[in-house]
Amino acid sequence: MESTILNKKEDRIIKVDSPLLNIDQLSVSYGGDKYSINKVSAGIQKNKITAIMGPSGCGKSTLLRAINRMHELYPDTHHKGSVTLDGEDIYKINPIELRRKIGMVFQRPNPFPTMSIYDNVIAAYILNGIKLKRSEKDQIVEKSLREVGLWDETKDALHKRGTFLSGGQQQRLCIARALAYAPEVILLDEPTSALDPIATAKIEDLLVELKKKYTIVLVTHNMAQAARISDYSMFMYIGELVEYGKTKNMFTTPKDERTEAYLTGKFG
Ligand SMILES: Nc1ncnc2c1ncn2[C@@H]1O[C@H](COP(=O)(O)OP(=O)(O)OP(=O)(O)O)[C@@H](O)[C@H]1O
Repeated sequence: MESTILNKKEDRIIKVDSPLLNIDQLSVSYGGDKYSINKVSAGIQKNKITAIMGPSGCGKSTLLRAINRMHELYPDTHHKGSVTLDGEDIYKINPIELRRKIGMVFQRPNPFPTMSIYDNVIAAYILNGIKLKRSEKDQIVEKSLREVGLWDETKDALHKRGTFLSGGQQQRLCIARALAYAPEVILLDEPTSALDPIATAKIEDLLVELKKKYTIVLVTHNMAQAARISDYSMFMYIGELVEYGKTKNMFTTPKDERTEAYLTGKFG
């Protein structure tokens, strides 16, 4: 698509005072000299929902993964630029420790199929060999399931497998699994794209509730969802962060023709 830049980059990318996460000139490659995201700079506000939007393949998931170094799980990746959390360079933090501070929820609800609901919630502790007393485990399981509104539905079935739950309940279980590790940030990669509208609405309400305690970054293909629940939105196009601002402003007065074309459905 032909694009005309309406405003200088500085005018299209909001400056955030004291961001919790600061992404500076971040480029990520899965191998060689082709970069899937290019020189992305953005500050992410604490206790807000920030949505990342853009057409397929524009680098949304890559940007999300680079925030907790999940992209490093693919061979041959490298990056340029930096990301800080509370001023600390995330690339100097042990990745296991980092993922404790920055949890992730994926597109398809993926409870561990052989584990009970109870063990799924504390899976990060089990998998990382962190020993907890029974009472501590009970407390974490109840607190996390209550936070995602799943306690009443599951308290009498904690030792059943997580996969016996509905799709929406499974996704809430996966969010509980992320919360159990007491993160500061939760990254979600299209968490409702496999869910029906009722389950989607429950997750959206939950995210709005959770932002009081956590900072949320959400990749979504669903513009209506970004408009409904996010405070800030990013629009990416072919690896570039084209526009970043308050969601309300971006949806009413986009500053770049490419953002406007995307938001009005001219391409997707
Ligand atoms: N594991 C990988 N190895 C090599 N290239 C990859 C890998 N993952 C993503 N890419 C490439 O990086 C670019 C960005 O992909 P990414 O998945 O981040 O985009 P996206 O906006 O999240 O797409 P979608 O909306 O389709 O999920 C694409 O060109 C993609 O082919």
